[in-house]
Amino acid sequence: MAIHNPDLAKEVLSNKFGHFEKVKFPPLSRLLAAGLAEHEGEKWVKHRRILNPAFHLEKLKELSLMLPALSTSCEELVNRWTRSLGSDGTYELDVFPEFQRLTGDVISRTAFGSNYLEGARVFQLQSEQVERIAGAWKIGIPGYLSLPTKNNRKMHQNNSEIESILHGLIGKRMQAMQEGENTKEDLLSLMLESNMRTSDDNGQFISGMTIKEVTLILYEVLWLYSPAVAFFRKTYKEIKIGGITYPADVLIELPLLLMNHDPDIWEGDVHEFKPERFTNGISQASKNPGAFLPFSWGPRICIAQQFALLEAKMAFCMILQCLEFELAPSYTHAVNNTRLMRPMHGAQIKLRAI
Ligand code: HEM
Repeated sequence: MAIHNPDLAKEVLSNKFGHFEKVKFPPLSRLLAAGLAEHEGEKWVKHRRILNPAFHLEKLKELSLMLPALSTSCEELVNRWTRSLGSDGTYELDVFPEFQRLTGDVISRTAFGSNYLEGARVFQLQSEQVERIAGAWKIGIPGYLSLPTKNNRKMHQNNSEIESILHGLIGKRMQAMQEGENTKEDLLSLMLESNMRTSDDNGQFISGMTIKEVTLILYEVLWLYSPAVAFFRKTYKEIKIGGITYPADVLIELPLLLMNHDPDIWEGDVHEFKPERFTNGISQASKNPGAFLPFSWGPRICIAQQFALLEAKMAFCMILQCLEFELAPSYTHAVNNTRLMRPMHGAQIKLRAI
């Protein structure tokens, strides 16, 4: 059953009384180290409480390592691109894998601090897992992921390596904390500490663009090409939504992408890239003030939304300080929206030094 009214979608997403649960794909959970996003009930409450302090915006800004770590990763990217510029001052590249790499790099530095290289290996393996799973998923045969194919065996091997690196990292850090070392400079330490307890930038210019304009562009991208294409929930108990009573075990789809392109919900042209639609704030861009849901809504809203926006703003600003870009002639505009939105044929751009 698809529900595409934003108010009803938010009613589903904000229900705290156990009427809905996330839809589970057990073979996938076995291959992608299960985390907060998969947990339910008491286990979810406990884990969310442990993780929350690490993702507070104030904490993110406060951490002595966080902003320098973000900036180091972005600087490395800009330097690598700048070094690649040819004699004509231009360089053509696919930025999709570049940004995937940047994201893994930033999380490894901010989450694992001095154990950055081990963290980076985890994210490298996780991205490989996602690619392999997406490939196996396309085959669409029930139980296929459990067959001992070469790809499936490699996925199990990767998952074991990920779990073993993470257990090793946590063990080492716990020991350092117990020995009184000051380790409070990364997300992992904050989470472990939290676990122990519980057991305007407008007007600043970057290359002719204000940070406010950068923010409008990020909102527009999150809206027009929302990374989460849809949210899925299953009714756990009978529940009435929008005057209709649903029994238990009904699969509910909240088609975010469809909602974002509905002219009855949004102001202006719903298919064009027009960041200025957000000039007067998120609530003014839509006819329904609460329709902007790229990070979901309610108790299971993305825990890292501030972290992700901070990272994207910093990367965008640092790139724009040194380089300008345009779409490369080889770019073909097509999206692949199997579960997560991504460019189907890459995102080729042509860079130029400024
Ligand atoms: C632009 C970047 C991002 C977008 C658009 C995004 C979007 C989302 C959405 C839509 C959900 C809810 C899914 C659902 O309810 O079915 C979610 C959950 C989650 N996200 Fe993100 N996310 C982003 C970046 C990140 C990053 C960088 C991290 C980790 C560092 C992260 C960690 C999580 C976690 C742990 C959850 C599960 C929360 C829970 O169930 O309590 N996200 N994200």
